[in-house]
Amino acid sequence: MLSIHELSKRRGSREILSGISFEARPGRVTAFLGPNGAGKTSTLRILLGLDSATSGTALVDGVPFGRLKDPLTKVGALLDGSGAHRSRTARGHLRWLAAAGGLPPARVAEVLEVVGLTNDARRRVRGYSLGMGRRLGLAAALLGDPEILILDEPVNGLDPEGIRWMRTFLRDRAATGRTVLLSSHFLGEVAETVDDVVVIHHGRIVAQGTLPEVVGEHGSVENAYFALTGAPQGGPR
Ligand SMILES: Nc1ncnc2c1ncn2[C@@H]1O[C@H](COP(=O)(O)OP(=O)(O)OP(=O)(O)O)[C@@H](O)[C@H]1O
Repeated sequence: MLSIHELSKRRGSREILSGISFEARPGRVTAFLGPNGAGKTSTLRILLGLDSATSGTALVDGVPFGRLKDPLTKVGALLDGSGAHRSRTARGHLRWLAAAGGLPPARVAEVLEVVGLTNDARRRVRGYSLGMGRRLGLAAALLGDPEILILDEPVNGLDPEGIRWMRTFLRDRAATGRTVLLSSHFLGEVAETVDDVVVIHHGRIVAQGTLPEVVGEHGSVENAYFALTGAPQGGPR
């Protein structure tokens, strides 16, 4: 379970997160939606202990990420890019991560298989496409077979087959009782994949609930999103 409570973050004179609260629960896929600059990545970074909050709490099963006893088996995260040095092979990168995290080397072949990179595992990451890099980042997040996945824009760069694969993969994770929190700009995709929705706008939560609750009378996630964020349809803000 991920619990964010009254989280605020100030950068200089700007408050980029203002008292946000929400939860991502086991057995459910939760989408974190909002326009560019709304505060999604900032929130996820605080959850993962990569940044600090000005006030409030962001807890993983009741404790801050930094105090987790076994973080790799508790939380897997995918933020920007693959996380691998360009001169490394995917296999080399994952082996290094597994060794650093005290995980069995056999996990490397398993996660490469899960994300569909087995045949490209010995290639250097510099030759990877954007989508292959995302798959490698996901493989790294899965090394510890974590209870919780935190994914920033997981379908970014994936082709249609990859998007469909990701949808099934995330649904399967939730079906086994795991927690999935993802940020996304792909509203149609969200409608097909998630159980719960949290919408953030200018650093404030403007809606949260189950997918049907948030869609409400708007008819679609897309309509609800535009109504809640005031973003003009058909162009950037
Ligand atoms: N390192 C930083 N220094 C200063 N301001 C930052 C920094 N990182 C983010 N911000 C600001 O914080 C706000 C929230 O940014 P954040 O990246 O969390 O938004 P986001 O919702 O993830 O956006 P996107 O959809 O574009 O990824 C923005 O106004 C951004 O300019």
